Amino acid sequence: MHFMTALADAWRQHDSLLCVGLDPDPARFPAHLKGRPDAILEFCTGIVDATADLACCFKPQIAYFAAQRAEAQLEALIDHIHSRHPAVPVILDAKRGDIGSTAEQYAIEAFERYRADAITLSPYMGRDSVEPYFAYPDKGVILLCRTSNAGGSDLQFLNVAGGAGEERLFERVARLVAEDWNASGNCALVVGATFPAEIARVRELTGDMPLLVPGIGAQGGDIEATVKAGRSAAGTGLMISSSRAILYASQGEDYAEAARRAALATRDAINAHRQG
Ligand SMILES: O=c1ccn([C@@H]2O[C@H](COP(=O)(O)O)[C@@H](O)[C@H]2O)c(=O)[nH]1
Repeated sequence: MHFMTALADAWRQHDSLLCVGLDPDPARFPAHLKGRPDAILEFCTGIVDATADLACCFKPQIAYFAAQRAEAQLEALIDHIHSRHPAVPVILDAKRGDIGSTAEQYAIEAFERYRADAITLSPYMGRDSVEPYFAYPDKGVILLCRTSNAGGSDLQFLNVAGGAGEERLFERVARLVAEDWNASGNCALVVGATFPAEIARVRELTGDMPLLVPGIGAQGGDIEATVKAGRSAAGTGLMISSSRAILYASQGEDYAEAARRAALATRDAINAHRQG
């Protein structure tokens, strides 16, 4: 199934714009999991099973698995999501970006090895660096636009218009993706919840294109401002991502139940502002 269709189905079926981020940090695991060779898989499947019906997508961040030599556990986790929770698409947060020949290998890694439904990419090496991912017509391609970190402004806020005009780099990225790269309708953009004014600007430039929005929860982004700035005309259009605030809601044996409570509260806080 096409990523955009799966996402639209999950928005509707689960009445949710919440993306549950999977950033497993063994130092924060409950004591009963510490030291187990399969701790990352066990921890993450616990979170996934407790939150799947509340989520529109899952977003494993590859660095947390690779740093622990746990790529096999990432493969097993994504297999688990596809077999137990087939209605919830998986975004591999990898932020890749390289020349075409190398990008072909990254695309194989994401879509054939890990079987992700979508991947995050940096747009800064240009169209030919993204094309190998478009060879997988059902997969989602999610490009960094206005990231949630303060340092994102160093480059993303540069005026790239030339002359007397004004166009900031993140606006150029949004326009380029919406008007050119998205010919097959499989693109989305990353815009941080920490910058609601920029979410609104990106929404203005991109019509109903889905936006992946990290930065609520641990990074302090405001849910109401985020939803009001980014919702589409239909009250969807967003994958609002939270990782640490859900994963580590409790560090005890009840971590999965606590994650469910946090996910439910977040989903409902988002839903309170979807229409209006
Ligand atoms: O601009 C960006 C792009 C990606 N991220 C990723 O999202 C999560 C955020 O985790 P929290 O614990 O909810 O803060 C993490 O995987 C980042 O790599 C981002 O934060 N900002």
